[in-house]
Amino acid sequence: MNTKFLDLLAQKYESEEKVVTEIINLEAILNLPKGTEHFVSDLHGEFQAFQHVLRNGSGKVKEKIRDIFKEELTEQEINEFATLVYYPEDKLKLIKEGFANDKALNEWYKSFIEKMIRLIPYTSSKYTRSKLRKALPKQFEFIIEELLYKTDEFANKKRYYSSILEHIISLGQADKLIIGLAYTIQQLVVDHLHVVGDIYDRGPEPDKIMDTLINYHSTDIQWGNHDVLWLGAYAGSKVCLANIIRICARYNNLAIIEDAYGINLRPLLNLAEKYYGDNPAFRPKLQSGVKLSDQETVQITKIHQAIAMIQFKLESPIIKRRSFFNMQDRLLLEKINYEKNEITLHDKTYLLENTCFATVNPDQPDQLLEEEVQVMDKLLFSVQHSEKLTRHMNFLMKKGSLYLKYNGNLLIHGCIPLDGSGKMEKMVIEDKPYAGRDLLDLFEKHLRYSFAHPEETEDLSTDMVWYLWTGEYSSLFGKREMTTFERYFIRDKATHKERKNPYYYLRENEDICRNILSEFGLNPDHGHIINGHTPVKEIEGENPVKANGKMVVIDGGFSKAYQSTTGIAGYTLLFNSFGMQLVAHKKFSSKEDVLRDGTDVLSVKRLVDEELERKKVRETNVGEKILQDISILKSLMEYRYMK
Ligand SMILES: O=P(O)(O)OC[C@H]1O[C@](O)(COP(=O)(O)O)[C@@H](O)[C@@H]1O
Ligand SMILES: [Mn+2]
Repeated sequence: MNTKFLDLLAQKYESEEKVVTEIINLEAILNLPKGTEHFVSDLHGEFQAFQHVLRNGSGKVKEKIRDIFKEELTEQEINEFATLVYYPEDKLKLIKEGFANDKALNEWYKSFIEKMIRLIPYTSSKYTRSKLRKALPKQFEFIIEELLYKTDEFANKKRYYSSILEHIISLGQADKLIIGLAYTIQQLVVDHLHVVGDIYDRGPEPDKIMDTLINYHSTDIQWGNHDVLWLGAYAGSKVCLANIIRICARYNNLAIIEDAYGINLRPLLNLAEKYYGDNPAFRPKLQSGVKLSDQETVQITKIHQAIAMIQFKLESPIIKRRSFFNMQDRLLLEKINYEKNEITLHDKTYLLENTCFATVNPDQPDQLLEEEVQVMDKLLFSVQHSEKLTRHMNFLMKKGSLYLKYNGNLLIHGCIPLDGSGKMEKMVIEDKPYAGRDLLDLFEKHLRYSFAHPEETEDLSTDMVWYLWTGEYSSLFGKREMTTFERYFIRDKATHKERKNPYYYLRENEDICRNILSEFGLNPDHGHIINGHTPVKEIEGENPVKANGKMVVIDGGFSKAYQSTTGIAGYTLLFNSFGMQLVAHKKFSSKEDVLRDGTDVLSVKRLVDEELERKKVRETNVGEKILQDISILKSLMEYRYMK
């Protein structure tokens, strides 16, 4: 090994004892059971439902409480305890209201803090002391450690411990301590979170999800098609930008653009007011219980049309300059007969309804009006200069990737494009064919390039980001074409259908899944593919576990807009040292309901896979890295101290 490198390392481990201690410490970690991985996907802006799943660890928090306290507490008390761990600030307020005097409250504090302290060793039994210390609330670290490691065999310290607790209470610190311990427990129960794509679009609060992920102790993201659309917009793709605004208008979420990210929509609104009126095809979809005034509805309807028409115009030059995208069929504005208000698609002519072509010049339908050009320039400027969006997009890039190999599994939002016979589909990009892993790696390279060069708006990489949103060989879209135009303007539902890539039926087949795992260099005997993207229709009896357990689809739809077709509110997956468990979540009503009733909205667990032997850190990604570290430290030991 390079001696310069070892000399440098020796500055950190400057004595023999330090090297030895670190090697022993790392060896010990390798033999601990692996931590719990938590998989979620398709959050679609549903922050409330997401944070609930995160706080309850898909049921793990309550399970741990039950394990320890089932003999002492009733089910009702266990529920209360769990709710306190999920939402400590709110629940404490409610509990305190129920006490008649301070004495009773102080008794409760004492006994409850003791219970929390009892729970911690159990939830941290898989971790080293140092990892536990990192999870403790900083201001109480010393005190909690004293309480955790108390050994009062000789009863000498009994008074000491109870005096610590009494002081915490009398000094008015009990609430803070309980809140700190609650977050410690949440953190200990789940070691690592995977978000298998689609944080953005359809729901109201993707920005809050991003803030939560940024503050989360350990996470990675596999980009979904909607996330890539936002990344594309930020990276300079105007067509991606038009799309995100169109989707926000369609789902009545323009507040995300304006209020959350501070992007000024006034220029777009002015344009919309000038050219568009009310139009039933463009009215916003509202979540149940939401009401808008007529004036608001019309205003959003106008913006929706303005931005949709800009989007359709912007698609056309990209399709023309990238003939290998093979999207000539999507040059729809050119296929319209503007006099008759008709369009001919695949030799069939359809009447167009609810049209809004006031800004379209039939001789040059993809030409933007000067006003439209200016609106898009201003919007792009605002997007790229939003401080909050910059923070969120940088995080999405830093923690994200198109696919991830993690502890033997392949995590991917959409699909691996396949042909009907199960072979990896080839896409020819600039005269070179790519398929499978190579294709995905190339997509990711373009996305990263585009993101690094936000000033380039029409280069290949930026166009490729849009392709990832909508192209037939995109691993994120997974359909042959996106029929947005048809859904707005053509009544015949047959034209709305988006044909799925054969992957979506072939993934039921074990050999296909094994083949994909091998393509990505994973062991097909042990690995699984974890997918999001397509809602699993539990209502129709669809099983999220496919291909003899090799494939797990965890999109059950956090997205409220899809819950009536799925019948549930999402799947999540847990993977701990004993194996994998799938959790189905029932519809999440509100945090207030949970606080009041203490009941959780998750249900059945299905065992996906059971480890014959408890899986250790040694067999994980982290373990691999630790083994490398140990080998380097051993080299240092030989080079420096064993001569
Ligand atoms: O009905 P909406 O919300 O406009 O969205 C429909 C579009 O969203 C997509 O389903 C993609 O979004 P998902 O990743 O959430 O499935 C497209 O296939 C489709 O054209
Ligand atoms: Mn998706």
